[in-house]
Amino acid sequence: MRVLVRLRIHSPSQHQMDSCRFQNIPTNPLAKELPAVDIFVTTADTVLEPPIMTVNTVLSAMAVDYPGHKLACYVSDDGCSPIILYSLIEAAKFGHLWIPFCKKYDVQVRAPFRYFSGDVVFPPSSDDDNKSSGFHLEWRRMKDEYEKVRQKIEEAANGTVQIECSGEYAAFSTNTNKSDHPSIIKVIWENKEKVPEGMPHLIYVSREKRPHCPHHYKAGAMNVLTRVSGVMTNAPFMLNVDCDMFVNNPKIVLHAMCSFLGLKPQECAFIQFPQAFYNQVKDDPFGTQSVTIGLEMYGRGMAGIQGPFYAGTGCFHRRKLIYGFSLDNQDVQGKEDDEKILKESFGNSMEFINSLTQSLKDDISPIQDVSSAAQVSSQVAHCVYEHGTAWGIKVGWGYGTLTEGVQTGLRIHRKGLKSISCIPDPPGFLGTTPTSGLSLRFFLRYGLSARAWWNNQRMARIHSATSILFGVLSFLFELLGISEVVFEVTKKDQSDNSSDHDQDTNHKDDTSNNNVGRFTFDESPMFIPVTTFLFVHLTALALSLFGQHDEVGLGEFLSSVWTVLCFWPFVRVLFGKGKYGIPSSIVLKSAGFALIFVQLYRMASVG
Ligand SMILES: O=c1ccn([C@@H]2O[C@H](COP(=O)(O)OP(=O)(O)O[C@H]3O[C@H](CO)[C@@H](O)[C@H](O)[C@H]3O)[C@@H](O)[C@H]2O)c(=O)[nH]1
Ligand SMILES: [Mn+2]
Repeated sequence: MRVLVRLRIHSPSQHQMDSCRFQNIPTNPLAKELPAVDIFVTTADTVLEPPIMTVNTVLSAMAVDYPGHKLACYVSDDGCSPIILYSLIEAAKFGHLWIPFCKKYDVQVRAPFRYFSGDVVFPPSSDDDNKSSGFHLEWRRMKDEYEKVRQKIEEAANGTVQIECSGEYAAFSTNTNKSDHPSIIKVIWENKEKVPEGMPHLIYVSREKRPHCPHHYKAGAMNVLTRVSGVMTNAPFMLNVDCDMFVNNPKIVLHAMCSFLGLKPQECAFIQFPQAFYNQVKDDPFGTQSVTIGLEMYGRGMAGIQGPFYAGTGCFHRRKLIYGFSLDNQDVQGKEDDEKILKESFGNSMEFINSLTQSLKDDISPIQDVSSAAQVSSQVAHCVYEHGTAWGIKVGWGYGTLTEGVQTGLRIHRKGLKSISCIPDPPGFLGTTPTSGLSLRFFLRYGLSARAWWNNQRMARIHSATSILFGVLSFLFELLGISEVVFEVTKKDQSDNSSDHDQDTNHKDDTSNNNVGRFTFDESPMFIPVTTFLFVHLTALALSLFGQHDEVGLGEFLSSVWTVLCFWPFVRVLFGKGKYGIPSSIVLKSAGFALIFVQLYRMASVG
């Protein structure tokens, strides 16, 4: 396995993005030839994924340099929360100011929280004075407006302001809870007049969920988005991002379309932008940088073979390939109009089948107006819609795995098609995620500190004793039929590294800087193994240093020192308080386990 992984890096290649004929939107007359793109954003939990983060992702995606009437942004809310709908309605109001502002001043980072964080430099001040003073006024106004929206959304999210479940929100009232509710689809904004300068369509989607109906986590959500967008806008291309990944480069859609239109289709089945992170802490204490490096290294290696894997986010797809077809329709030749056959695979909605035949014929004319499709779209978002069809098997995002992205990408590669890794400067998307595992040499080569490498080594050990251990256990439990593997949504921390959200009220959390890069804990059993190992090794060290055990070998001693060093972040907070300390229940349980282990060992060695 390791050999196979290493082999990948020996075929480096990189896709060159040529300057494309679609420059200077919107003055370029060719702009009308640009294809439509449906953008999917997934969110699932308003606590783990703060709505303001989702809103920033949505705003950054809607504000890209692309004709507004050719974009539609679909937000899937698996948490079925009126707070998300409310946040998006507020976001749309702000978007009407924000998007023109971004385009007028060629703002580089169009996620407002980042733009106003203070880390991001202003656009050139070399503009003539009039313009730049106008700019400063507008900038101030925009910041104030964003601040208001942020506050409203945060108040709704933390419950200080309750959302009345009536009117627009009536659908949420009838005993809805996130795992038992009808489908709720709301067109928040429709660019009815189809104006290029206008704001893209914005649609809220919460698919139906019922306790007896498996929902297949993110893959299920993506398949619903695929169908809903099929009957609403049916764009030939789609982009999907997780809610914590904002668009960092406003030319991203243009870049992708230049590649799709400029290359042979079989050379460019999908376009993956590597994952990069914005909230890097000095020396990378959580080892996230390795994901970026890893993706870059392996990504380039894979590019030399058949192209990168589909990572699940930050990726543009061809709708047709997601439907499981090949580029030349060979697999459906002669059956394109056979309703019965299509319904067997794709389900019973006639409207959806019509949109699908349209995609098959590469006919990209928009079907109808978005709002009038709302009724039909709620039908394709029903939880029983997929029963007996090929969704999740041969069609759409694959089920039965927690890495639905990789699987879906491989299904496309299996057709012999290539994918492309697109690495623009600045990076296309920025998000938040932790992972691990590369050599010191690579770290130094990529300009990272030895400290960062050490943090990464350490994180790899901590991962092995926490998430990987639990992953293996839950997989075994599933194999034995004891329990089912579930997709647990990861908690996102939206640290914008900014000194404030409002510079005027000098109100800073003076401890916040000290806490950057610190581990947070809760009562999850996930922390027990590490803490137990730690106690065992601390006991071993104590016994060998002060104790009666003189037969301790040097190797054993060093191994214990190494383990303790790796778990040092845990040692420091063993008796800490609050979220930065290990809860005493975890400490007690672990101490108990360690004691049992040491006792058993002693009995065994005496015996
Ligand atoms: O039932 C669910 C569970 C998750 N999500 C969304 O899925 C995305 C990814 O979830 P997250 O908890 O952030 O998982 P990660 O492990 O961070 O995700 C990585 O790994 C996943 C599995 O391969 C990929 O799908 C992701 O794109 C990739 O970023 C988020 O937008 C969630 O809101 C849903 O929509 N419904
Ligand atoms: Mn994530």
